[in-house]
This record gives sequence, C-alpha cells and structure tokens, in this order.
Amino acid sequence: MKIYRAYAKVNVFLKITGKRDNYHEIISRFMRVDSLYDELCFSPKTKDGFEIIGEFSCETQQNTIYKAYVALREAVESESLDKLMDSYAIEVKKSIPAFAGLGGGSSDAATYLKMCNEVLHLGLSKNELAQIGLKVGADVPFFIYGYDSANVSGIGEIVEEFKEDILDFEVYTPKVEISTPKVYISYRENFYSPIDGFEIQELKNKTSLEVLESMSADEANDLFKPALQEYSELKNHYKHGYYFSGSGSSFFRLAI
Ligand SMILES: C[C@@](CO)(OP(=O)(O)O)[C@H](O)COP(=O)(O)OP(=O)(O)OC[C@H]1O[C@@H](n2ccc(N)nc2=O)[C@H](O)[C@@H]1O
Ligand SMILES: Nc1ncnc2c1ncn2[C@@H]1O[C@H](COP(=O)(O)OP(=O)(O)O)[C@@H](O)[C@H]1O
Repeated sequence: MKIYRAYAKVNVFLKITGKRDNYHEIISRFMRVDSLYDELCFSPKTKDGFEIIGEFSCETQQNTIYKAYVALREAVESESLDKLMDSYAIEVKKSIPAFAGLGGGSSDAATYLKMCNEVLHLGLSKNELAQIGLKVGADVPFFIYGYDSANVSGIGEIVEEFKEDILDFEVYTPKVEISTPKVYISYRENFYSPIDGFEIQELKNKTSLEVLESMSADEANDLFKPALQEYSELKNHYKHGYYFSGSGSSFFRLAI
C-alpha cells in the first residue's frame, strides 16, 4: 500500500489582525518542516466500522481524520467513499507530537482528504479540498496546498504561496499540553492589540530568514505571551534564540 507523508509546520511569525466571532483573524508565515512527518496508508481492517489504527490520545470521533471523513462525505455523497472505509482502515504512524503547535492533527486530516481524492478519483481541486478541510480545522487548508512556505490569513483559509527556500529547523516540544482555544481566549482578554495594514504588508514581504533575524520570539508570535501566562511552566522550557510555533508548546530555531 502506498504510504503518504503528513508533514508538520511551524509558524515563523503569527500576528493577530482582528476578530471574527469566536475566532481570530491572523497573518502568519507557515513553513513545512521536512524532517518531521506522520505516515498514513490504507490497510486491512481489524474490526467493523470506521477504523483508525495508530497511537492517539483521543476517541475515533474526535480524531481529525474521522472529522475529515465526515466533512468529505457531506461534500461528495460518494458511495465509493463508504465502500472504501468499509474495506480499509486508515493506519497512521504518528511522529508529530500532539498539542504541539506543529499542526499534526490538521496535516493528518489534509493528507487523508488528498488520499481519498486520489484513490477514488473524486476530481476535487485544491480549493475544493481546502474548503472541506477548513470544516475540520483552521490549519488544514495550508496542508492541502502543500506549499513549502505560505502567508496564511483570514482564520486560516487564505493560503498564498511565498516563494523562498525551505529552511531546516530544529524543533523541541516540551511536555506541556496546550489548549489552542485557551491561548486565543487569553490573548483576547489580556493582550488584544491587532496589527494594522501597513505592518501586515511589511511582514508578508519579509523572507522567513529576515523575520528570524529581526524579531524576538514574543514579537514574532502574538500567542507566546498568552501561552506563557496560561502555562507558567513553559518558562522553564524556553531557551534563548528559539521561536514559538502557533499556540505551542513547540519551540524552533534554524538548524545549525
Ligand atoms: C494557532 C494555530 C496557528 O497555526 O495552530 P496550532 O498552534 O493549533 O497548531 C491555528 O491558528 C489554530 O489552528 P487549529 O488548531 O486548526 O484551530 P481549530 O481547531 O480550527 O480551532 C480551535 C479553536 O482555536 C480558536 N481559534 C482558532 C483559529 C483562529 N484563527 N482563531 C481562533 O480563535 C477558536 O477558539 C477555535 O475554536
Ligand atoms: N490525527 C490527530 N493527530 C493528533 N492529534 C489529534 C488528531 N486528531 C485529533 N487530535 C486531538 O487534537 C489535539 C491536538 O491537535 P494537534 O493538531 O496535534 O496539535 P496542535 O493543534 O497543537 O498543532 C489533541 O486534543 C488530540 O487528542
């Protein structure tokens, strides 16, 4: 069976630009991490019903892969999708840590959608897959497009390729289970200060290398301060020269 890779991402910068209902609008540079990925494949079933084989801390119904299946089923109403999942389990070799700000769950969901599109010849475009993926999570569209680097805005649905060389990152993930909504809520209550159009444009044009050379960890990521406030133990894990990815808990820097 063909093995598909679901890569991790880091947020080189992440700035809040406004609010949208319970969500926050962002401008963020996402970069794929080529050295860190989960592996997904269709494999023989061991039980009835939708089956995910792999080490997960959540129930199947909470798994982003299952949520992607539900979203795809609603979108295409394809009998062949039901037949596929009646015949095969989806097997995942998990390497991307969870609760990490590395987009592992989102990347798995995006990869699953691409796998189904390919094997069932659904003929869905990247834009269509991204729309379906957004129902699963705000980070999913980036992984559907598969760019090395992109400026991501809206709540995650606007993905614009940024042409630059992919960087090699060293990533470490402290064992602190961070809740993304909790960090966003803390940002909204304690740190809310959206950047303006001029700053957005300036950031969008900077290469990732320029960002890492010119900004500190808390300047580059608006979620770093609220994450530190909500999870004070993070302070013990922070090392000078590292940057914070998404809502955490991972830190990264250029590999040397
Ligand atoms: C912070 C980021 C940065 O890439 O990623 P992670 O650190 O989680 O990987 C994303 O904005 C997270 O994306 P993702 O984890 O897919 O979020 P979702 O499941 O869609 O949303 C979880 C919750 O986070 C909050 N949320 C999410 C995205 C966003 N732009 N604004 C928000 O306020 C909402 O409260 C939402 O209910
Ligand atoms: N396929 C999946 N891989 C990892 N975590 C998942 C997956 N599906 C659901 N989850 C749940 O999502 C949460 C963490 O999501 P994850 O994408 O790994 O982290 P983050 O949003 O910080 O990048 C946990 O509650 C975990 O149990």
